Amino acid sequence: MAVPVSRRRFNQPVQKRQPTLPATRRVAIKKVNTHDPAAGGRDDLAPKEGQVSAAIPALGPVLEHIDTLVGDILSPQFPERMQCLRTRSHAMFTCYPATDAKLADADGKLWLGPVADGSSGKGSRGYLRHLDNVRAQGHCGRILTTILYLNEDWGSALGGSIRLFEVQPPLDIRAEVLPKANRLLCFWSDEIPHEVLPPRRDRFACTFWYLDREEDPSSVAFAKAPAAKAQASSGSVFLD
Ligand SMILES: O=C(O)CCC(=O)C(=O)O
Ligand SMILES: [Fe+2]
Repeated sequence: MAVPVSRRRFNQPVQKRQPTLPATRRVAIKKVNTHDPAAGGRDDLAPKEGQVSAAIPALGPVLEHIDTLVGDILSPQFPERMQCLRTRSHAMFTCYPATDAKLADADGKLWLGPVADGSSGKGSRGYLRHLDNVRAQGHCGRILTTILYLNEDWGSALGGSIRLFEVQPPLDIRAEVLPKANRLLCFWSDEIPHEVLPPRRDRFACTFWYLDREEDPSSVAFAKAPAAKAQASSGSVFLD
């Protein structure tokens, strides 16, 4: 589901905060193309889940808005699936660097398919189709993927869409969503195959996951979780 977020609520904080990130952090983030297969297995470059937002308290109000959206709007619509939510990962920032012009075809159009030839070239080739939680390989706790895009003035000519596929084979394309600033995208982590198409300009996003596992250093309690609310309203947590 793509959830449009009011520009009025999110524009200002995001625009104001980006320049206040410490310079070293910004450089590091720009280099982090967290899951780009082109990084040649350099998984050590990826921030661990939650590593980044823990260092950026200014993100707090944005995350609170999104918690409200998930807890108050989505949870009542999907009570069974959301019942198990306990925590939210800290945010993970990603930058997919602008794709090298070599990936343009003869007409100069950006080549938007998955990279099959392993050719070298600077920039990101996107992120090939995957699930964020492959239960068959061990449930990692991710239930709902939530991505906030941070790219002002982004149009289709810049590529970089996230492509969402149908759940069942033959995995037809279901939607392509451009990473426009203040757009919030939510989908089931274990259900929706998706891929990131190569961007023509550096592409920034802030990703976090709602989890069914308990709090640990990579996550915070999700106060608006349906289960947490039920407990609080029953008052049982206060009675011994
Ligand atoms: O940035 C995006 O649109 C999606 C990134 C992604 O699929 C991931 O980090 O797992
Ligand atoms: Fe993903």
